[in-house]
Amino acid sequence: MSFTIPPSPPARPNRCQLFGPGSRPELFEKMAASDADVINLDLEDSVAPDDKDAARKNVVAAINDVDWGKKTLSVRINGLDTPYWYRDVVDLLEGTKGRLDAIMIPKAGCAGDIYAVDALVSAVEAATAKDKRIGFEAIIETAAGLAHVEEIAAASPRMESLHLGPADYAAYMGMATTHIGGTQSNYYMLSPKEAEGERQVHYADPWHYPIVAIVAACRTHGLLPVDGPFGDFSDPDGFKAQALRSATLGCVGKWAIHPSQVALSNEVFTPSDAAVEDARAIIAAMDQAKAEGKGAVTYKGKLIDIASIKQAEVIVKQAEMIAAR
Ligand SMILES: CC(=O)SCCNC(=O)CCNC(=O)[C@H](O)C(C)(C)COP(=O)(O)OP(=O)(O)OC[C@H]1O[C@@H](n2cnc3c(N)ncnc32)[C@H](O)[C@@H]1OP(=O)(O)O
Ligand SMILES: O=CC(=O)O
Ligand SMILES: [Mg+2]
Repeated sequence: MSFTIPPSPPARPNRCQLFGPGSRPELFEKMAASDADVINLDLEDSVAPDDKDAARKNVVAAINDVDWGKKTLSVRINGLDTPYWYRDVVDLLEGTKGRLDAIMIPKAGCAGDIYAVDALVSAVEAATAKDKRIGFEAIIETAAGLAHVEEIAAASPRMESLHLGPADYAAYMGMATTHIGGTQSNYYMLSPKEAEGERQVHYADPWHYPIVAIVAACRTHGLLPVDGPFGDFSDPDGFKAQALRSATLGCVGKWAIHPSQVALSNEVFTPSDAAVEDARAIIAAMDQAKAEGKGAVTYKGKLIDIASIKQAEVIVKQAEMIAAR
């Protein structure tokens, strides 16, 4: 272990974040009634430019009037390269009465972007004598965002989570696709030419690198790593496969852009009873090993050692936190 102990991320469930456009207020009650842990009311890319003012008013009213239960409530503001974002921040903070938990900052490109929003939020909080500190979520979805992911993670004590935005990421990286997340049909390898039989196609994961970079930055700075949207909501199997890959790499949750994706995300990011039971058994086996003065033992035919305790604790802690919410 380094002499620097990494901070813990916020201890709240973040298995699914359900998005809805601020310009569709008829969805808000349905979002509040969903099983998503986090709600993101959107003022950015799902809202047309002519609807920005109306969407902002809808969102402020909904934050005050809808019963959001125990959900984490967040609003995605417009990007810092637009004329909308400062009014988003000011109206959200001046117009709401304490229910808003977080602001999501899209297209974060460097620590300075987070600093700019922090300065404005801090000024409005001070001027309005707010006693609740708004948290920040930031989306990594540009080339600059990926290049500066660690400084973004460390940019403010308000930072709570980082998210992959595969749609904008693909655009900013110049990727040859118009799909939002998931398997890409042209991103594959073939089995070796010299192998026997017909050559097999193996689809690789084009989101692997940014997800790993986001997870590493988050785990270093005590934030929650979250996988972003999967656009084809008619493909539950594709959604689940993407979510399983992200969970395997360390993400704690994923966005839903349609209500049909909420249960899928909750299922993938909630440790199964079997996984928790196995994790507890590993911890017990290691306790016994320790009592016998051993650092490594065999469990179900496989090596486990002191690192296995830490792996197992990730699963047990996640399950306990979800059960306690
Ligand atoms: C790349 C990014 O930035 S992603 C993040 C920003 N994007 C978004 O926020 C988009 C969120 N999603 C949506 O706007 C919509 O789900 C769409 C446009 C994809 C599809 O909308 P619809 O055509 O209305 O979906 P559909 O007809 O399948 O809806 C089925 C039911 O779910 C409801 N519903 C649809 N979307 C949502 C939602 N996001 N939250 C809650 N309920 C919803 C509908 O109102 C409908 O309810 P009903 O059965 O009571 O009538
Ligand atoms: O904002 C999300 C994205 O995929 O872009
Ligand atoms: Mg985006």
